[in-house]
Amino acid sequence: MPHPDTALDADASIKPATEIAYAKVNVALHVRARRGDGYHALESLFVFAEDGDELSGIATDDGAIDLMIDGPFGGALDAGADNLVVRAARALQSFLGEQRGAAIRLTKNLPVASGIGGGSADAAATLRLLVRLWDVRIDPAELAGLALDLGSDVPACVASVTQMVKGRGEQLTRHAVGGLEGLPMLLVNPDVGVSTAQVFAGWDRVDRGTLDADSLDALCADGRNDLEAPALAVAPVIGDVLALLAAQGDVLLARMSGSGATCFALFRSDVAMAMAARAVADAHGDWWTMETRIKCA
Ligand SMILES: C[C@@](CO)(OP(=O)(O)O)[C@H](O)COP(=O)(O)OP(=O)(O)OC[C@H]1O[C@@H](n2ccc(N)nc2=O)[C@H](O)[C@@H]1O
Ligand SMILES: Nc1ncnc2c1ncn2[C@@H]1O[C@H](COP(=O)(O)OP(=O)(O)O)[C@@H](O)[C@H]1O
Repeated sequence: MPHPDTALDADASIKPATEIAYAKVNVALHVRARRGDGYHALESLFVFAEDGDELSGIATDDGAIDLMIDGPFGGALDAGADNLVVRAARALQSFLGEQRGAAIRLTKNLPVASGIGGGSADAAATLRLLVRLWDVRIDPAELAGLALDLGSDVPACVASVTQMVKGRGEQLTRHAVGGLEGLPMLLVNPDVGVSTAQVFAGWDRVDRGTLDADSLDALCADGRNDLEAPALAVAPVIGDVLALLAAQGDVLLARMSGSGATCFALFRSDVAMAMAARAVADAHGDWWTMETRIKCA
C-alpha cells in the first residue's frame, strides 16, 4: 500500500495535503460534577499552540486507510486500527459511505497521554485532512457528533481555536480573552504518561466553583486545574515541574494542562520563555519542552 512518500516517488505530480494537529492546552479546567454516565461535567478554557503533530496524506482508490508514523514520539504508538488517526478516518469513511481510502503519514512531535490532547488533535486533523482530500461536504453538527464519538476533546480540536468548553467536551463557544492569543507559551513534560481515566477517578468530587474567563487576570488569579491534585498523586514529579516554571522570570501563569503530566507557562516575552526553556533543560535534560505561542484564530 502506498505511503505518501512512495506514492510521490511514483508520481511527482501528487502533492500530499497537510494539516497540523495543534497541541491543546487547558488554561483553566474546573471539574464541576461527576455525571451519571461516568464522564465529568467540565468548564475549561481551551487554547491551542501554534505547533503540534504533523499529518500529510494522499487519497487512494482502494478504500484502505494506510498509516505510517515517524517523529520523536512515533515509537510510542502503534499504527493499527486503534490509532486515533485510523479510527477517525474509518469513522468518516463509514459516515460518508466513501469508497476511497488514504495513505497518511503522522509525524508525532507531541508526547503521548500527556494532557495536551495529542491523540485528540490527531483525530481532528485527520477529519480536516480527509474532508479536503476526498473533497466532500459534511454538516458541521454531524462532524461534531462524529468527533465526540472519538473522544471528549476531539470536537474542540476540529476548530483548534480558543474556546470555552463545557459538558463532557461537546458544548463549545468561541471565547476571546484580551491579551491571551499570541502569548509565548512553554510546554514541559517530565517524561511521564498519565491515564486520563485514572486522574479523573482521583478527583475528590468537591465542586470548587465556576470559571471566570472574562480576562487574563481572572484566568490567572482565580482559574484552576482541578485535576492537578489527583494527577500529582499519580505523578508527584508534576509538582517539581510547576515549581520550576513558577520560579522563572516574567512568568504570567504556570499550570498543568488537562489530566497532565504536561505543564505550561505563559510569558510576557519570547526572551523570558527562551531563558525558562534553557533553565528547564539545564536542570532536567530528560524533560520534554516545546517553545511555542498561543495560536490566534
Ligand atoms: C482531561 C481533558 C481536558 O481537556 O484532556 P486530556 O488530559 O485528555 O488532554 C479531557 O477532558 C479528556 O478528554 P479525552 O482525552 O478526549 O477523553 P476521553 O477519551 O473522552 O475519555 C477518557 C476517559 O476520561 C474520563 N473523562 C473524560 C472526559 C470527561 N469530561 N470526563 C471524564 O471522566 C473518562 O473516564 C473517560 O473514559
Ligand atoms: N495518534 C495518537 N496519538 C496519541 N495517542 C494516541 C493516538 N492514537 C491512539 N492514542 C492513544 O490515546 C491515548 C490518549 O493519548 P493523548 O491524546 O496523547 O492523551 P492526552 O489527551 O492526555 O494528551 C493514549 O493512551 C494513546 O495510546
